Amino acid sequence: MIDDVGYAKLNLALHVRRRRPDGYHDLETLFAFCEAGDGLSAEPADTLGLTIEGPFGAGLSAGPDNLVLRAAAALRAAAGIDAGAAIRLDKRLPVAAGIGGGSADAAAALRVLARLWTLAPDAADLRALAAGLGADVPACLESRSCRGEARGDALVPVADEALRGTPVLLVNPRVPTLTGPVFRAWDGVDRGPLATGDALLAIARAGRNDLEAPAIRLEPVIATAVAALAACAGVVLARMSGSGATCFALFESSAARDAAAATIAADHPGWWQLATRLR
Ligand SMILES: C[C@](O)(CO)[C@H](O)COP(=O)(O)OP(=O)(O)OC[C@H]1O[C@@H](n2ccc(N)nc2=O)[C@H](O)[C@@H]1O
Ligand SMILES: Nc1ncnc2c1ncn2[C@@H]1O[C@H](COP(=O)(O)OP(=O)(O)OP(=O)(O)O)[C@@H](O)[C@H]1O
Repeated sequence: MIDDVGYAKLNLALHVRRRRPDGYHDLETLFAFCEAGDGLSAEPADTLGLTIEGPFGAGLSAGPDNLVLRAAAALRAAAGIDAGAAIRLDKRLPVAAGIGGGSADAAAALRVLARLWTLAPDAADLRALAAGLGADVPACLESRSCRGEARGDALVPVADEALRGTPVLLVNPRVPTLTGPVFRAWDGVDRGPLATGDALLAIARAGRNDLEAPAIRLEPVIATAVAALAACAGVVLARMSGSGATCFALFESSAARDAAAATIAADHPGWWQLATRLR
């Protein structure tokens, strides 16, 4: 059996620059990834099949529309093979939550199945396959901090040592937000580029998530979640990720993160939360 993790993705900053003729938007984003995520494993089998379990597995289709099976089909087609696999997805991340979810699962499926089927795809070919599955999938394939430009799929490597191991808390007020409608609610105002350079935390802190305001217009509770995180002691950065509704905070220490987690759990017992670190 081969297993891997669909690591939770964060957008430490996300600047939306312009709407494109193809319906997408040009972005400048700083991606980071958490140590935790969805579990994904595969064993040899005659046909391709997907079993879903885990706290967020209920209600998620295990049919050909699932991004795991779309990734498997794309990899098989590109390799010109008809191999099978019994794939198991342990869905631990909320769905439609701005933290990769399906994109992280698709990327993990590409990594796992390339190993199971002993394919040695060219890295560029795998990245192109990933981009065809979704704008976030190439970044999730790397699952390392990087800058994303164009649709978010043109990746620029960054020196991420300073971020690695940073304690992080994710909270989701349990409202699903769909990415397309949040982009469509963006006001069209270009608020300027994301800074460049190696001081990633300073760049993130000086940046913004331009999807936060439109997501809050659609789901006002997101403002409560960002404010609850920002009010905690030891917070370095508190913001919404992606198109929401998950919000995250980076902390000075794991003790500060754990204290924040306890406070938020007491104040908002219905919210999902995850205490982890950046990888
Ligand atoms: C918001 C982010 O999560 C930030 O990392 C991503 O940009 C979204 O990535 P994703 O979920 O992989 O997005 P896709 O599945 O490719 O696109 C879903 C929908 O989001 C909108 N979309 C996505 C990415 C982008 N750069 N511009 C867009 O306008 C489009 O309406 C698209 O139809
Ligand atoms: N394996 C999967 N996990 C989660 N969602 C999936 C999966 N496969 C297909 N989907 C569909 O993809 C949609 C988006 O879910 P996902 O969790 O990827 O969103 P997201 O967290 O907003 O992602 P992103 O941060 O990349 O925008 C959902 O409506 C869901 O039905």
